[in-house]
Amino acid sequence: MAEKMPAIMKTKPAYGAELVEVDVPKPGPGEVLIKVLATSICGTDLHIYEWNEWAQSRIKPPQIMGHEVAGEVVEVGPGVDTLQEGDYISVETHIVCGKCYACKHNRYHVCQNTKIFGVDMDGVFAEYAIVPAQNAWKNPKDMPPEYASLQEPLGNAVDTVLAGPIAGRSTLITGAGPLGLLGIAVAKASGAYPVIVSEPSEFRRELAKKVGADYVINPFEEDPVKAVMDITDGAGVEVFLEFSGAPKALEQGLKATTPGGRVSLLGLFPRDVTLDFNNLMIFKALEVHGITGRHLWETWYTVSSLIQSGKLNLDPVITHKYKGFDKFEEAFELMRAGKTGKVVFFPHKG
Ligand SMILES: NC(=O)C1=CN([C@@H]2O[C@H](COP(=O)(O)OP(=O)(O)OC[C@H]3O[C@@H](n4cnc5c(N)ncnc54)[C@H](O)[C@@H]3O)[C@@H](O)[C@H]2O)C=CC1
Ligand SMILES: CC(=O)[C@H](N)C(=O)O
Ligand SMILES: [Zn+2]
Ligand SMILES: [Zn+2]
Repeated sequence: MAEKMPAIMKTKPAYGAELVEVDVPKPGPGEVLIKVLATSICGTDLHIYEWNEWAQSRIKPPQIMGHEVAGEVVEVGPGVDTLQEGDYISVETHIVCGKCYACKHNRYHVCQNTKIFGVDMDGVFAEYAIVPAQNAWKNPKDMPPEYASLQEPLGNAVDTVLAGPIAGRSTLITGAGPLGLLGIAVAKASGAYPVIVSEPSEFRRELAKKVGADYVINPFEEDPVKAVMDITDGAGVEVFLEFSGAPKALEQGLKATTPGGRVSLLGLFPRDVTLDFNNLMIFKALEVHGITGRHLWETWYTVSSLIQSGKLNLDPVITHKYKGFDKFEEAFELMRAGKTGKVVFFPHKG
């Protein structure tokens, strides 16, 4: 194995990142070294690349970026007995404490001391990476690495879509970014019908249709609430899944939800949101779920089974694949322009 490797690093507290040569790391106690087979860009990586306010408050350069990954264990650190060389793994990004009130109530996804892999420490945009053994998820050998790398964001989509009954239910999804597209795939694989998608980007509406959306709406050209009422004969949808983080989408989605329906909120809003809670939520007796992270570890079992079922239409979601990291700036700029679904790097060119 080489002594040095290329890595995409946030080298400075400023816009962008650099492709640098760094030492291949050694695993410490409780860690393993993986050969990275595939790694995908998350919206959070884009925030770090753009160096927005959240990133400035959280990231300590210099740091290797990336946290969505599939890789092969090539070296096991001291004290690790759950993994061995050759294991094919992906990584849960939330490193939880196991000691806080939330963890003691099996609510690991909201651990109050969560550290995030690839956010609070070096990540996986490299040929090799160090992974905490406690956060490794073992993959079936025949799972394509690009699918295996998507399991972490698929976990967000699964927890959003499957927070309540979905089979046969009319469903509205607002936002067809990478996560919303994964949400469409999970909803269709789980029997939702019709799946109605509201998304202003024509490129992403087309992707939404390819993934399986039954109807797509441009909320900047037509009233999505009226469109949903027309489709549902005036009833509204049983399930509203918010994947955009746009305050207007939230309000429209609540208006389009049938009284007594279910709402799952994953999108993160840029600022506080003012809402007519009485009429849009309380008098409609809506069931509302805040979604974050993934339930550990049941969501990983659900995601892996859904992928292995062959019912998840993931190929249209993966719009860009790159061998090596040479064109990483192109990848980030395309993603920034909203001209991608999921972007996957295969670090090893051989
Ligand atoms: N709660 C959690 O644990 C997590 C939440 N997130 C959040 O989930 C959301 C989705 O993530 P990505 O797909 O990566 O984000 P993204 O920003 O790529 O996609 C959001 C989509 O919403 C669309 N949109 C904007 N205004 C809209 C409107 N009025 N109506 C309908 N669609 C509208 C945009 O065109 C875009 O395609 C983001 O807000 C992200 O911050 C991401 C990861 C974890
Ligand atoms: C911070 C992240 O982007 C991560 N995907 C998560 O689920 O928390
Ligand atoms: Zn992420
Ligand atoms: Zn905890």
